[in-house]
Amino acid sequence: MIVTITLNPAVDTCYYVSSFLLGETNRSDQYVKTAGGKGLNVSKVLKQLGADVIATGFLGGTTGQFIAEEVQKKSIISRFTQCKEDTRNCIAIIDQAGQHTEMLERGPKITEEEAKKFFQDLTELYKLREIQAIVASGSIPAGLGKDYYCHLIREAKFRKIPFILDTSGDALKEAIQAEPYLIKPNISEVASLLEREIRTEREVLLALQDEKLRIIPNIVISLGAGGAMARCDKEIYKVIIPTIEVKSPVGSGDAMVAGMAYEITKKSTNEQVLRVGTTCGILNAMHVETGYIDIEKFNMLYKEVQIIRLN
Ligand SMILES: Nc1ncnc2c1ncn2[C@@H]1O[C@H](COP(=O)(O)OP(=O)(O)OP(=O)(O)O)[C@@H](O)[C@H]1O
Ligand SMILES: O=P(O)(O)OC[C@@]1(O)O[C@H](CO)[C@@H](O)[C@@H]1O
Repeated sequence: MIVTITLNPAVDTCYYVSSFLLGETNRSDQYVKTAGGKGLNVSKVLKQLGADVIATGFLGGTTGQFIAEEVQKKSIISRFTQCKEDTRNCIAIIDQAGQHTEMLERGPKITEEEAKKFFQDLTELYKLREIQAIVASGSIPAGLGKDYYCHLIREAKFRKIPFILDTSGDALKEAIQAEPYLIKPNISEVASLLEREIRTEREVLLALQDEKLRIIPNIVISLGAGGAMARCDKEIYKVIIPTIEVKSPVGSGDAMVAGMAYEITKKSTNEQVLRVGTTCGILNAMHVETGYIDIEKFNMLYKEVQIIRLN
């Protein structure tokens, strides 16, 4: 069983426009609304891969209700903790050139009681199920504290459960102190973590081997259409991907995390973990819906992903 944690889920609305003009009135004839938030996208992809998954986190208000219903429609088992304030809305705008702009709400404020209840609910799960991995993704809502992931990581480490983390900003900066099993920042997230510009392949390589990140066993830096680079213990890998027709890359990082988590629970090789994760990321970018992969195209794309060991 894989447990996903989405502390800050979102109703994701993706608007399609011919061109997006800042400071102008933009109209859209086509939009797609999905139950999102990084951990929920991970859950959806895990489900499509055939993994046993339980989605957890906070849900509140009518937006929370919308997500709960969508999760149920997809037959994903969930144990969400209720919060008083409404779950947030997030917006993505994609123009004809494929350029995308996002507007992310901060989300609800979680009370102390709700935070305690979440921890109790998670502890219940630990008792009831055999958990092979925990995947925590996304921002931390107000009220929880920047170090909230640290508590969750330490608890998982105590129970010898690999903790896979995909977050950004201060939440990531704090969380690395607790040594998660794997982190998957994108290039701007790792640049902000290391407080320096990272652009070239050499700079990505140096980031993977940075002293500050040495305590993290596995780091995968995703590079969007540029593939990824990774360090698994001391081994460094470059992931080369095919060119595809992109519909929406929103949630590709989450799909990648789902594929990697699934392979980690199967104790697969580093190469296989990276290849399956990358294939899922690409498949997500080929669809408008976040957290959707066309499983029928999996084998074809899987063969086109190249994993090169650099040392
Ligand atoms: N435009 C694209 N073309 C092909 N593959 C892509 C594209 N964008 C993303 N991918 C695949 O998905 C993986 C993760 O993408 P990306 O680096 O954009 O993650 P991210 O920034 O964390 O995304 P998000 O936060 O929206 O989930 C990439 O390593 C790549 O394999
Ligand atoms: O604010 P966070 O939690 O960092 O990111 C939220 C979000 O942008 O991430 C997902 C795509 O990865 C979307 O479903 C969602 O709207």
